[in-house]
Order: sequence, then structure tokens, then C-alpha cells
Amino acid sequence: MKITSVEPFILHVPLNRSSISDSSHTITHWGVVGVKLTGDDGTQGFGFTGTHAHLASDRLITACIRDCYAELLVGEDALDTTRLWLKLARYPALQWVGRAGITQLALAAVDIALWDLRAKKADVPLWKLLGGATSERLEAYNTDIGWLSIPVDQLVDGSLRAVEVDGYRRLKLKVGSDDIMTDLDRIAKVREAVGPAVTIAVDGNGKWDLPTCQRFCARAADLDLFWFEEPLWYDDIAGHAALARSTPIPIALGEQLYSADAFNAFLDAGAVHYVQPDVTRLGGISEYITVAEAAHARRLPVVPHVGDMGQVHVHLAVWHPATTMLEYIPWIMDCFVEPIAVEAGAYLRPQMPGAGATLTEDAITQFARPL
Ligand SMILES: O=C(NO)[C@H](O)[C@H](O)[C@H](O)CO
Ligand SMILES: [Mg+2]
Repeated sequence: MKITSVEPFILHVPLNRSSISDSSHTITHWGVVGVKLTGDDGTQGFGFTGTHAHLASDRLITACIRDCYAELLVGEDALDTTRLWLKLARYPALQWVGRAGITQLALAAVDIALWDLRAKKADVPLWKLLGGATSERLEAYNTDIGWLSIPVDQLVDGSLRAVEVDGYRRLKLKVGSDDIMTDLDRIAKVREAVGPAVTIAVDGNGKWDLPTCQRFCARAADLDLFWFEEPLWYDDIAGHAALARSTPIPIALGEQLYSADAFNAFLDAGAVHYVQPDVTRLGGISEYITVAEAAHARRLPVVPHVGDMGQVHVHLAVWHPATTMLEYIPWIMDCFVEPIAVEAGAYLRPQMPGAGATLTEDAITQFARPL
């Protein structure tokens, strides 16, 4: 299937509430920034990365796709996903300015679109193309009840509703306040409400320093935290390794890492227990598979971050044997031809051919922003 056109897009999709905050930012929209590739048989492949819907930087991503990657793709066989990933990722002039950040986010969108074309051509969902489903039940854990911007009484009510009404058995709460006691109090109130059987993970989005994290972990000893996500600055390998040695609370990270090499450095240092690659960050599905296999070879669980809000990661999670759960954030699901679906706290397996990234015409019309 020859690629005949490369069409970047920017969508800014409003959240399901006025705004949300974690320790690093407050946002009102999620950016769906990507590309539609068309094959000479008319098949359309969609891929995208996730952003904070900042138009100027979104335009840097689409410019990289339009002005740098497009000419490397037109005329190529879309099914050659490995060769094309290397062609783009190792193109000397782009490798010179890339290997992280904008070039990787743009490459992620292209790679996902290529895999989308490949799965559509094979007329199967991506998880089937990769080798079939390895988990009977893919548990969802709910992040959307735990934002730092939610007042503690609503945090408790929302957590209880997620458990008692929606059937979630796993929650994730944001931490990273200026005073750790504020966060410990919020977690303790949720733990008191939901009881000991529901797992509670916490996510600091890289805000605190090592002594603060160590104090927090010591005081959280009786809260039974499932994992502590991004406790320290994203690139601080030694700090995460020191924290991992000083607390029994497992460390989770990966949503900010751009390459398999970056993951290997954390794996080699014993600085991570729950490995969280994100196809929208580390250059797409091709590099995600490399990271998932490296983690699995060390018998570490892989729990993808959802910069795609689960649309593509649900396929990878159903397929890969190291993954048994997946984050749930419902912000953009209604933009897709096959929205993610969660019932009684578990993801349903996608059935449509492709990688789950196909946008509806309505969503494009409603949310597209000028390039
Ligand atoms: O850290 C996260 N999940 O693990 C959340 O995805 C981020 O907080 C969101 O992207 C909001 O910017
Ligand atoms: Mg996170």
C-alpha cells in the first residue's frame, strides 16, 4: 500500500469539566495533534500525540510532520512500519535536532497512523495483528476522580461513586501539594471511605524532591499505596533509585520518557517497578513494543500512560502479557469511531480493524484548530 498523502491536524477537545490540575499544570482542553495518512487504495490511517492544547507548540508538531516527515513518507509502502520508523527516527538532519520532544511526538503520530493502516489492511484490531489477547480481564484504574483540583469532600464522593456505582477496584489520586500533610489527609479520607480492598495509587507528576518524597512515603506507610508515580523530576535516575531503596512503595514512571534507552537507564538502576511507556511520547507503537519487551524480560509489569486517553493503548494492553491494567481518563473518547469502553471496572476489547485512532468527521469539524 503506497502512501499518497500526509495530512496533519490539530484538535483541541474540551475536558469533561471546566479544568483539571495535577501538580505540574492546569488544563481546560486536551490536544489531539496528529496526522491522517492515505494509501493508494483509499485506506486512511490516523495517529496522534497528546498535548495540553497549546496551539503554538502544537503547530511545531504538525510543522514537523508536514515539512520534515511527509516527504520521507509519500510513495513509501505503509506496511513497512519498522523500516519507516527507522527512516524517520534516524534521518540525520532530524536526529540532529530530535531524539526527544517535538520530533518524537510528531514521529509518534506518524508511527501510530502507519500501524493503523497496517491493521486496517489486515482487517483486524491492532491487538489481533500483534498476536492476540493475553488477558481475560483488562482492569481499568480511574485517574479522573483524583485530580489535585478536586476539593477533598468531592474527592471522597467521587472515589466512592467510582467504586460503588461504576465498579472500579483501582483508583489513582494526584499528590504534589506544597504541604505533604494536605495530600496525606486527602488519601487517608479516601482510604477510610473505600476500605482496604480497593487499590489506591498516587501520582506526583515530578513535583517533589527526594527528602520530601521520603518523608511522604514514611508517613504513608499505613495507607497501603499501590504505587508512587513520578515522585521526582522526570530525568532523575539516581533520585528514583535512592527512593526505591528507601521505601516499600513501588515506583511507577515513564510517561515523560522519549526512548527505549531512557527506559533502560531507569531499569538498569532499579529505579522503576511499574513501567509506564506512552505511544504518544516515545515515538509510537514501534518503540513502545521495545520498552514493553525490555520490562517483561525483567518480569516488571507494564502499565501504559494514556496520552491517547486509552484509544491505542487498550490494544497494546490487551495484547502484551506484562499488562493487566490500564489508566482510564474519558476526556476524548467521543471523538473516535470506536471509543474506549469500560464496564464494571474493566476495558472491553476493541473489535474494529485498526489501532483505535480513527476520528469521527464530527470531532474534526467541531474541534479542529488551524495549522
Ligand atoms: O499523569 C497523568 N496520568 O498518569 C495524567 O495523564 C496527567 O496528569 C494528564 O496528562 C493531565 O495533564
Ligand atoms: Mg502520571
